[in-house]
Amino acid sequence: MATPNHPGNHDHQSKELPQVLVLEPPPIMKLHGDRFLNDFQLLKAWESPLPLDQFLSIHAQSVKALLTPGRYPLTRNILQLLPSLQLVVTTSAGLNHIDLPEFQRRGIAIASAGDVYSEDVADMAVGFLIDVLRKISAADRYVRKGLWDTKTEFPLGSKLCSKRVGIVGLGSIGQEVAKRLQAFGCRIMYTSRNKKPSVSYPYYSNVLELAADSDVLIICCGLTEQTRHMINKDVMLALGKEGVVINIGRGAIIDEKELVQCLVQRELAGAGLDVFENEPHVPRELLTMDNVVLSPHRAVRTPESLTAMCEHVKGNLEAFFSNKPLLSPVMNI
Ligand SMILES: O=CC(=O)O
Repeated sequence: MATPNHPGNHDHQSKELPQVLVLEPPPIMKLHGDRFLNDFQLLKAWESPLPLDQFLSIHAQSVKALLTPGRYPLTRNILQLLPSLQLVVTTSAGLNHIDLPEFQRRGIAIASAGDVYSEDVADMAVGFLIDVLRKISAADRYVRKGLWDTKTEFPLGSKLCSKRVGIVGLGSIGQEVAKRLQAFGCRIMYTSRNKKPSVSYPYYSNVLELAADSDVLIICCGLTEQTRHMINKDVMLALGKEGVVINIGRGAIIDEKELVQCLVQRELAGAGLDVFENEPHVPRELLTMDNVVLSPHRAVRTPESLTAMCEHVKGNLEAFFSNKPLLSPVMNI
């Protein structure tokens, strides 16, 4: 039987389904295709031979919902072409690709990844930290290069238990990181927009003071105008020469030039980085540092998290089109 969105559909059948505009396929579609959205009529901008503005103008009056991956910039210009838009479902936890003030002005709702990725991202943050401290990636390179059998001694790593870990942003991801590292015997403290009444970890309103009292900073917050370059040279110097920075948030939360400088000048002991200021560009200096662990913005992605995200996206769209509360509305835009 022909299914909606597949060749062989009858037009009248597709038109009865709620329309969802997709400007660029999110990673979940790359893994799972789009059959999980069979109850919707997907308007796939990237498959159209028309320029984007022409494609959008055809659907401008009817499109109420848009599905988008994290990296696609949803600017005021795009929104102007979509006067009927009421909902954006983004498959990302981060929202820095969205012009939030314009969404607020227009009253467009946003459904985000919510906490679907939080456990996987937290696992990755802990993985980075253990790797940097115990030099796992560096040890792997040492063995593969055949250096074990030589006079080049592999350096000692450093203990995780009892490290003072400063978490920057105690949202869903930050709380998963805290839970894991507490089990490893670390001392957790945090900074966040507001003190969280539900946790007993020491709260710092000031990131500089948090850094001064921490051995490790783990960046778990979103990128906003307030957090851009929040981790600057002063913060890194406060963290100190034995300090480690882990970033699973967004690259631009750290001043990357200053990070590189601190690492080159040994003002920091190491870093674990999943995200960069200008992806996929990675500063050349980092590529040769054994005390730095790198990954290509993959912390959120596991087959399990992407499968869960399919259900989550579907759930948010179904809720919207049946006038029910969204599963993961973004509040306080
Ligand atoms: O980085 C990935 C995301 O924000 O989901």
